[in-house]
Amino acid sequence: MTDQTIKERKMLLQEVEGLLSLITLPILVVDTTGVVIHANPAAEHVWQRSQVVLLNQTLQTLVGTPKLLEYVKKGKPLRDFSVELIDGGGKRHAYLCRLHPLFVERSVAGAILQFTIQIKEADSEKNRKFVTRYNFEDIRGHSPAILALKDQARQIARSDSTVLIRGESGTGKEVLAQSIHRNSDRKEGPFVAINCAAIPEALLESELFGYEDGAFTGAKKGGKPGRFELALHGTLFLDEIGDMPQYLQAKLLRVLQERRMERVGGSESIPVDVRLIAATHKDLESMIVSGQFREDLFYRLNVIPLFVPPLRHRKEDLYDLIQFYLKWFGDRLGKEPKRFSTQAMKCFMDYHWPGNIRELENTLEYIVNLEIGDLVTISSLPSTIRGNQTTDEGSSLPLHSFPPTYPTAEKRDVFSERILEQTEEQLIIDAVQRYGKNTEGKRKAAEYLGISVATLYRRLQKINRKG
Ligand SMILES: Nc1ncnc2c1ncn2[C@@H]1O[C@H](COP(=O)(O)OP(=O)(O)OP(=O)(O)O)[C@@H](O)[C@H]1O
Repeated sequence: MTDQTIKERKMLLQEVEGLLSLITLPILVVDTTGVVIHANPAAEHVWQRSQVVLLNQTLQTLVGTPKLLEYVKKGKPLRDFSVELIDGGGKRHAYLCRLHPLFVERSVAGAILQFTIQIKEADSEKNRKFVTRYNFEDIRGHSPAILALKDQARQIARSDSTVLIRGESGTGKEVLAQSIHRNSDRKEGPFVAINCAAIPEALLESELFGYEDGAFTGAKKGGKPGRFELALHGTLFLDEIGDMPQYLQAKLLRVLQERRMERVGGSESIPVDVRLIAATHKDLESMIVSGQFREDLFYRLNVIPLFVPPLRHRKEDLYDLIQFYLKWFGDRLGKEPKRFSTQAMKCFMDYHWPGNIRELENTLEYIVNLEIGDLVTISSLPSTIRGNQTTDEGSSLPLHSFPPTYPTAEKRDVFSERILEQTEEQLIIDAVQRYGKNTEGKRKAAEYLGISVATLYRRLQKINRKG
């Protein structure tokens, strides 16, 4: 390739990346086997997986509609084809898919898939079933802190008092809130969640309290109930309460005092029959001092305070959590069971986990996707977690490592099966160099890699054939 061609190619790749990131609908680009080679930020959101995790996944794991892959293989264009997307938690969502086939020299090379949510799901606010996914059994860990928290939460679950859950992001505050609801007398009622930080300030009021017909320009005919009304006889989970604007803090306080509310633009007083659980990772006490959070609202919310400790303060739970997520992702991705090398485990123990369980979950999903063999070694950990450790068990040989961070556009273009294959080869070559080429050396290398001796011989033969 000439310098000019390389330059043009880089430019083209950047254009494609840029275009994909501007599109707010989820888009995947797949090859003919259904392996994802590009995913845009909107896809990250829908599948609840980072782009680096989405790459190399197959359509079969992301879309529960096998026919779609057949159409990809055939290069058949589609419009409004009904599919089911499977999100990070295994939940299915009805979407419509548009397929644009890609051809290279008249052969099918893959497809661009664009997904739009089906109207019935998008407009399901009125009849959506607000169900929960979690119960106390899903809160894993046996550390004294987590056992005490579960005990405390079980005890207060049946009362109707307001709960304020504090804890860093990703520690499991929503999991705890759902578990409390599931064990309350309101368990047959809905569990309605709203994230105060995720909804634009201008919409938050009408989302919470609903609005009447003609309340503002663009308001839906007939009005719309808010989350307080949708949560009738159930639980309302106000996530990121620390991000609620001041004027709404005042309105919420009034609603909690009077147990009644009005829709925006309405005058009818509606009784509020919900149990409120609020959560935040913010330091509300400091926000009160600086005048950003109302002290009177704080006391109304803080009737039952619960605190979810960060993962770094309960590292004894890591083992349980790792086992659980390795099995969970292994089963879902059809991968063999994996175990950690001592050094890889040590890295996990030493790491401070700022993103808590969410970060741990994403890291393990990444590892299960990419790890070769059944042994997770340091070389397969993202660099942030690997820290200063470079190799396992005191080895000084440089082992190939996976891209630790989101690969650049250029890298992503080739971040495919081929890269995995090359990585595997590199690992095998390094291990054999390290332990020796004799029979005993190969046995040790196989053990180190977590594969059988027979597999090692087969792979070595293949590498030798390639020359
Ligand atoms: N104890 C636990 N055992 C197993 N998984 C957990 C546990 N706690 C949390 N999780 C998982 O961690 C992820 C984050 O949990 P959750 O959304 O409840 O955190 P959060 O504290 O509400 O986060 P945020 O403050 O960012 O909203 C979820 O995918 C959940 O399944």
